[in-house]
Amino acid sequence: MPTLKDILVNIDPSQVKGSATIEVNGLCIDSRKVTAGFVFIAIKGTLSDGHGFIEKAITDRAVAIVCETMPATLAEGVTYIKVKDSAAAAGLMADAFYGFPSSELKIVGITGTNGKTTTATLLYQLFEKLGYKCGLLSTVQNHIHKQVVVATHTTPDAISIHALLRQMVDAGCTHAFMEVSSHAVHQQRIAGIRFAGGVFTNITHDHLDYHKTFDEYIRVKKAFFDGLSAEAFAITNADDKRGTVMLQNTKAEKLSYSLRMPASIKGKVLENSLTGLVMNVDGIEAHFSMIGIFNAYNLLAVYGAAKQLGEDKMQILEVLSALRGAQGRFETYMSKVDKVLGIVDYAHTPDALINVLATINQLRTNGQRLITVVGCGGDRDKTKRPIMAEAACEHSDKTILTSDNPRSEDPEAILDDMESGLSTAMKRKCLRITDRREAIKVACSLAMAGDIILIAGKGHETYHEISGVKHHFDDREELTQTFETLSK
Ligand SMILES: CC(=O)N[C@H]1[C@@H](OP(=O)(O)OP(=O)(O)OC[C@H]2O[C@@H](n3ccc(=O)[nH]c3=O)[C@H](O)[C@@H]2O)O[C@H](CO)[C@@H](O)[C@@H]1O[C@H](C)C(=O)N[C@@H](C)C(=O)N[C@H](CCC(=O)O)C(=O)O
Ligand SMILES: Nc1ncnc2c1ncn2[C@@H]1O[C@H](COP(=O)(O)OP(=O)(O)OP(=O)(O)O)[C@@H](O)[C@H]1O
Ligand SMILES: N[C@H](CCC[C@H](N)C(=O)O)C(=O)O
Ligand SMILES: [Mg+2]
Repeated sequence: MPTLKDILVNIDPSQVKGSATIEVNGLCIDSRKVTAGFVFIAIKGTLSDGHGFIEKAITDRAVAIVCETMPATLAEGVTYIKVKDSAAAAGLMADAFYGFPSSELKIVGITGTNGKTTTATLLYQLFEKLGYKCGLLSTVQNHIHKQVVVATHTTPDAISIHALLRQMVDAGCTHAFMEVSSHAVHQQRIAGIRFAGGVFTNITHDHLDYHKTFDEYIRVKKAFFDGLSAEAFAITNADDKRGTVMLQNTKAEKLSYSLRMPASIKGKVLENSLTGLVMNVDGIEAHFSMIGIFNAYNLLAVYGAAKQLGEDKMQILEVLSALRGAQGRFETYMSKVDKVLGIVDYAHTPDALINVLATINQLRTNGQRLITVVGCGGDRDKTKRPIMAEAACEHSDKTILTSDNPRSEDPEAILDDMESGLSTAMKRKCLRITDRREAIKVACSLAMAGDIILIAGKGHETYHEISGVKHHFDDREELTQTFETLSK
């Protein structure tokens, strides 16, 4: 086991009280998980302050405490380390505790409002198919090569990240692809990770409940690129208004991708249909199974990162061509008899929803009607509710407003917020069905032969959280079961 001194190697404490030569069994930012021989790192959070749990951690036999403020009374036999920023210290100490795993991996971080999971998953699938053992940290699931590890966050906490990276190295992985959420950047969950590269997808309206203003949200996303080293690469979306700003202060090698502007990786969409894309990428024409213009962007980002990691152009495109991306992102199902096309998509932001609706509208034929089922999450950014309802109504023939993880909120209040975005005319082509299962059933029964149903917001999720309780619920199961029942 490492000693405290070993894991403080990259930390510059302002004060140390007690022995630094004690052995350490583990690190912890949550007092509820402390066991004998652990170091407890007290972090000021959004709900509470970890400094208030120091005594509890010591009762549970923590041997050392890392804190920003020294407690008034110090316990006998416990080492106290005062640092300026304990959240950053958690990452740097975890890096050392787990033997600096990120220096043995090529890690690419993907940030942006939409497309992180898709881009990270495509990179993971691509590099696995190219013969590498890879890791993946994503909203849907984490992977240590083939082994699936349940994901609780888009980007896990700093200690879990370094522990997972260590498992990847031990499993023989050479690459890791990870989503970097804005929460993670702000809370320093990515401290201590040596990134080989960073990718920016786009930035639009989301998470303003947390970041308060759009400028602050931009600043936080940009901080990820500001932190990359001169050895890393940074790839941005030149077609996004904030694409250039993101890389403004990075030391990393700057690259860009675009469908419209001059860029280091240039793409041109030649065909765009419900069966996929034909695109000229970097001078080579290729077919892709991924659907929609937003996926053309994700594919360019993946291509750019893979090329930058040293892979052959033709090989990248050959493999990428057949990949389907992440679960619950534009997943399509066809009903047997009436050939109704059901699409399950994780669009849960205004931009994502507008993109998915635009994609379907571009690709559907005249006779095909579009029925959209959509809700908005509880305990999340309220300002997106009326915008999403309006977008759904504007771009669909029929919209069913429903619930999507009301969490601790009243589902009816969320639906009222959504409805407040609708004009009287819009309300006429809109139904409000609080029960999501019922809403999907009604959408299926309203659909006529050849119509399209979009079920937005939950994608891969396998639960529905109501009053803080998670019930099993899967849009894909609901859709396919209703299709089955209706075909009998
Ligand atoms: C708002 C938010 O991001 N919260 C995250 C944050 O918790 P917090 O700051 O609220 O923590 P806190 O409850 O105030 O406690 C402060 C400290 O005291 C500790 N504590 C607390 C209680 C106790 O009894 N003992 C104890 O030691 C806590 O472990 C923490 O270290 O730090 C925790 C540890 O890393 C996270 O688990 C937690 O995620 C919560 C559960 C969450 O829902 N986060 C979401 C919003 C999130 O992170 N989403 C992003 C993006 C999603 C996307 O893709 O769009 C993600 O990366 O998943
Ligand atoms: N590049 C893109 N631009 C805009 N919308 C996209 C893009 N890629 C995917 N989407 C849409 O956004 C939804 C979410 O995509 P994805 O899960 O890849 O993003 P994410 O950034 O990981 O989201 P989250 O922050 O919730 O984890 C998809 O279901 C799709 O509707
Ligand atoms: N990572 C996002 C997912 C939202 C998905 C949607 N189904 C919801 O519950 O709002 C969040 O936790 O804010
Ligand atoms: Mg994600």
